[in-house]
Amino acid sequence: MRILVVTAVPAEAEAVTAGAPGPDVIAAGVGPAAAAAATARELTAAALGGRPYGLVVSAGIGGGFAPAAPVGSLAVSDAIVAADLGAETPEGFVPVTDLGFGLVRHEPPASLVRALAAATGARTGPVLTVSTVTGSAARAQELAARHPGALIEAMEGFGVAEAAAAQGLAAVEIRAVSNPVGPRDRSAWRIGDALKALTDGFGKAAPVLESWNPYD
Ligand SMILES: O=C(O)c1cccc(C(=O)CC[C@H]2O[C@@H](n3cnc4c(=O)[nH]cnc43)[C@H](O)[C@@H]2O)c1
Repeated sequence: MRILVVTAVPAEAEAVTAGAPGPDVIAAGVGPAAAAAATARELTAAALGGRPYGLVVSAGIGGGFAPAAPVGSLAVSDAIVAADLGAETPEGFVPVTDLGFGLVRHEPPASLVRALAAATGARTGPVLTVSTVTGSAARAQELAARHPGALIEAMEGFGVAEAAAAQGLAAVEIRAVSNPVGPRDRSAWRIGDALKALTDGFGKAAPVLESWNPYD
């Protein structure tokens, strides 16, 4: 089965390939729209070429919610959530689904999530997709309260999962934590550590991804 891994930037793509040379890996750009567009393009081209993909992985670095996801740790999504897709109202944030539109959540196959966590030692939990990086404690608390158990905040997963779902494919997100979610502090970023954790994680995840059977 062919696997497509979608990262945002080339450094993440190189970190994934260093650990797992098998899957095809692309750097789609930052944000959910770029991620969705590039994922849809790759999946469609592969299907039209008669070599369709069977599984899509959103991968990269991300912010970790404390204390569950410390810097340098790895997380596997049990849900991929569009955390800011909705409307602000006097009563607070309302997701688009409550307004009668679309989706705000994709759930990867539970057996795949379990197997990836067992192989890599990663934590599992919701991974949030946002269009604005959190920069305050208040915003971090608001997101954590709205999404109990949230581990990670990043910017691409929901776009990747939407494109995969449009072609009937499962998607899962694998993120290594580069910074805490909270007040902006560029000195707290540990991008090198996170990219290394991503390489190590994909080294262990590769056999699980490559042997996964969507029909099991
Ligand atoms: O300028 C800042 O304060 C800032 C803080 C964290 C990340 C950024 C980025 O622009 C990186 C976006 C890029 O990296 C992923 N990422 C990494 N950490 C986070 C985060 O805490 N929240 C959201 N996204 C994050 C993201 O998936 C993008 O690909 C700037």
